Order: sequence, then C-alpha cells, then structure tokens
Amino acid sequence: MAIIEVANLHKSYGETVAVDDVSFSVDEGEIFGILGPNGAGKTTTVECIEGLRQPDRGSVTVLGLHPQRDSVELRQRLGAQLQESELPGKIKVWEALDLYSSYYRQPADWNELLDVLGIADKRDVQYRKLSGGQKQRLSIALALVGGPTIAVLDELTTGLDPQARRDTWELIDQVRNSGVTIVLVTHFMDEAERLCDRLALIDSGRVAALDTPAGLVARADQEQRVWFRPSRELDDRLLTELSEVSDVRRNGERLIVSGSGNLLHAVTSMLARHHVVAHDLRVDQASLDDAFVALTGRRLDQ
Ligand SMILES: Nc1ncnc2c1ncn2[C@@H]1O[C@H](COP(=O)(O)OP(=O)(O)OP(=O)(O)O)[C@@H](O)[C@H]1O
Repeated sequence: MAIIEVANLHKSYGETVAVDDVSFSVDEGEIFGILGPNGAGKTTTVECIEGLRQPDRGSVTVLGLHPQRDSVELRQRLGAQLQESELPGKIKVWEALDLYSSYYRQPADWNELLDVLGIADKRDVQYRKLSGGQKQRLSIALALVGGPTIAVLDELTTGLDPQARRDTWELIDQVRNSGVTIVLVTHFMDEAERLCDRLALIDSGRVAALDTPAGLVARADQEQRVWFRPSRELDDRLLTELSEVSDVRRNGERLIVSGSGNLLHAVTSMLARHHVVAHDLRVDQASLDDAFVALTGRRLDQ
C-alpha cells in the first residue's frame, strides 16, 4: 500500500528548475531510496514531502495528509533528520532529545535510542563538542524520537567512518524491521544497494529510473563475463547454445564467457549437468554504478 504519493512534482528557484515532473510512490514498510548526484533535486523533493516547501505544480500526499495543510498532524508521524545548523551549540545531547520528545504525543524512549546509536556516553556533552559522526547519530536519534511512522533520512552516513557506516546501516535495518517506512536520500551507491528495497534514480530534476537495486542493474543490461578453468575439456557449443551467452573465448586453459541476464546461473547449471567443475571461477558483474552511467549517461560523482 502506498504511504507516500508524489505526482508530477515541479519546483523551481527563480530560473533554476530543481524538480522537473517527478512522480513516485513509497510503499508501507519499505526503505525507499532517492539517489542522484549533487544538485539533482533530491533534497527539494523530500522537503516537499515534509511540507517544508510548497511545490509549484503537482501533488504530494503523505499518510493521506497534505504536507502543508496538515503539517501539525504530519509532524507527529513523520521524523526527519535535522540539518546541522538547526541545533544551538550549547544544547546538551540529553536536552535536545528531551526537548524534541516533548513535541510528540507518543515519543520513543530516547535513552534506548542513545544506546542503540552508540552515543549513550555523550548524554551530557554539548552539541558543539560532538564529532561529525556523533552529530550525525544524534540527528538520526532526533528523527526517530517521535516514534514516527515514516522517517526521512538525508545523507545518512556522510562524514562517518566505514565502521560507523556499517553500524548505521544495521540500525536502519532494525528501524525498518520495527515497522517504520524509510525514505533515504543518498549519493552513495553502496548504501543504496545495501539498504534500499526500491530506488528512484534522480538526475537533473527527473526520475531517470525506478526499480529495485537488482532490477536497475539488470535494466542497464551491461555485459557480464564469467571466467573459469574447466576440470575437463568442454565443447564450446554447450556454452554458445545457452540463450544468456553471447561469446566464448579461450585464454590458455581458461574460458571467458560473455553474456547477459542470469549468466552465472546459466553457465554453472550447465556445467553441473555435465559434471564439469569450474576452477578459479570469477565473475565481472555490472554494479549499480554502471547502471547509473547506462541510464543517465554520466557518473554519479560528476
Ligand atoms: N533555496 C534555494 N534557492 C535557490 N536554489 C536552490 C535552493 N535550494 C536548492 N537550489 C538549487 O536547486 C537544485 C536542486 O537542489 P537540491 O538541493 O534539491 O539537490 P540535491 O539533489 O539534494 O543536491 P545535494 O545532494 O547537493 O544536496 C540545485 O541546482 C540547487 O542549487
């Protein structure tokens, strides 16, 4: 069931067209990713969902509510990550959480959130004295402190070290498993691939593609290659007659099989049927990065 509906959204800032006819819907319980390069219009789109910006055209419905007309009700049910500048430097971690939880009818237990986020020992520290990663964790805690139905997380792991990123990803899995629908804005491919059930690729204010991470990769239809050394002599025709295979080459004892679709599965099941073992098996497979290039014509980091 759709919990967020965005239809034909347009938003310009003067001459700059930030969002140019964006439509998508987010289902209850999923982690929905909005992925795109800097300036693609991701933040503007989620700000329209949060009711912070008024669209020029198009409609946005969140939990059946109008984000601006019903902003008081929506704020109770939608948690958003704060921008860094939104907290006074001298506020202590516990004070911020206490203050924010007072806005909600049914707040979550913020002591538990601090524990899960690994900043329980920073409870009495002033905001300005936190490291970038700790500020980030606090902003996630503040997004969750109201016990929201939907959490909007923007640039979730920017500035975190690799271990903290992995911890945060686990936390987001837990949050989703507790029934919260998550909209995740990111420009990190690995994060999108790891966390999201579905993804909208946004480029220049438009949805370039919308699918599961695996679906996007498959849609880009990149050629894949499987390399291996067969345990015994193998007739090339056994490979070339597979519909997934487009080319077979030999390099000494090794076979290099090119193709598309579920190439690896097609090749390995054929080998199993013929009792051939594939030694030193290697697969070159397209990634979400490749898919982005194929679907938009440019790299995400450009
Ligand atoms: N308040 C504003 N006034 C004028 N232009 C703006 C404003 N906010 C955003 N823009 C412009 O609108 C376009 C889309 O910006 P937006 O922040 O929505 O993109 P984004 O995909 O979130 O980018 P980033 O990943 O860099 O945050 C950009 O060209 C940006 O410069």
